[in-house]
Amino acid sequence: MTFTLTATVPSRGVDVTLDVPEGRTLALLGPNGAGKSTALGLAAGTLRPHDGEITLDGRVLAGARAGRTTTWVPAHRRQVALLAQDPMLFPHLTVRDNVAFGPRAQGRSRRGAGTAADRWLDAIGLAHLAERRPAGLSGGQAQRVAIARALAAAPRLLLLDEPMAALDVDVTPALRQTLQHLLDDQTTVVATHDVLDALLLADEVAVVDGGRVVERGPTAEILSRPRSAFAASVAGLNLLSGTWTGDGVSTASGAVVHGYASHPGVAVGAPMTAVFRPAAVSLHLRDPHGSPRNTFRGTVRSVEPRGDLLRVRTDQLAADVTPQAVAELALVPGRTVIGTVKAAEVDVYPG
Ligand SMILES: Nc1ncnc2c1ncn2[C@@H]1O[C@H](COP(=O)(O)OP(=O)(O)OP(=O)(O)O)[C@@H](O)[C@H]1O
Repeated sequence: MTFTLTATVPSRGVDVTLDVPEGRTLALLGPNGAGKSTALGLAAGTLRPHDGEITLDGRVLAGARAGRTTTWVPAHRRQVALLAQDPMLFPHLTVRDNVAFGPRAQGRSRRGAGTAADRWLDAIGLAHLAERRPAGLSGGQAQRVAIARALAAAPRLLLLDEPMAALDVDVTPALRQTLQHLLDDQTTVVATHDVLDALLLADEVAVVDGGRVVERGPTAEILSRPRSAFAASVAGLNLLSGTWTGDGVSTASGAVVHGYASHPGVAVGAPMTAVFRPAAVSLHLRDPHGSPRNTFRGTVRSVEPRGDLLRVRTDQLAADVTPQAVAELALVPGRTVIGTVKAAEVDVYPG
């Protein structure tokens, strides 16, 4: 086991146990205030446990008993990188020098660090912005550079705190898929309240609620058979499997779903899955002609309350819509309805 954490922070009502095997990604999935950032702070060394022990590759990073610290490795000696929502790039350095910062700090020559930075900028698709300063980047670009900067320092453990939270919905699928590639062999913990992050980035999920891990297991298992209230409330994504046509996923029902797929070299005919959330679906009685959206004609099967919204299930998908929309469209079981979803809201991934 590469990373283990057992810690309490009574002042925050947090008492968590986590472990991540080498090269794997664990998602901490939970609502606001659940304790996810606290767990990351404990791992990064910005917060001390009251009780417990934190280890990385068998080395104790922090230990405490009844409020007394027994072992403490400071943050900069942990080989742990924490990436927060705010990319916090150095404003006076170019993009390349930001990324080269970690290797330089570790003693690499200027040239060696620059070469490493160029490799990472290539991996995140921003080699052409190497000479820019952070003020000239979009939010999504800045977040990519922050990821490259974190990885260039070759951390033993990468911690991501809500990596998509501050970004526009239009850029999150692209960033998520970049992360998917980059995290392949990287031991990572990603804190998120977004089930798509868990589904697409993580091998395993720990559902955190009220400062405790309430559920833990392989991502697919947790999301298909959720036992905790939070996992159940966020599960239920639309997953449409089919084959890759070159610009969309062709499903068994004959629909072609367009979405964001950055996987290079996917062969036409390869199995692919399109994922989108019920809240991204709008329902109509007539085809909204001329709109660049995916459309799905179906029959309403059920209508159930879902918080302030209603979840309408058709034979093809689930949509979360307002009670007013359900009333206006007179959505009752048996009615034919057209669901639409923007391609920008659809993630497409292999499998
Ligand atoms: N700096 C702080 N000082 C004291 N209490 C804090 C501090 N930060 C968070 N808390 C409290 O600790 C608990 C856990 O918060 P934490 O930020 O870890 O949750 P989270 O799951 O990361 O939530 P979010 O998604 O909103 O960031 C909450 O009750 C919160 O109010």
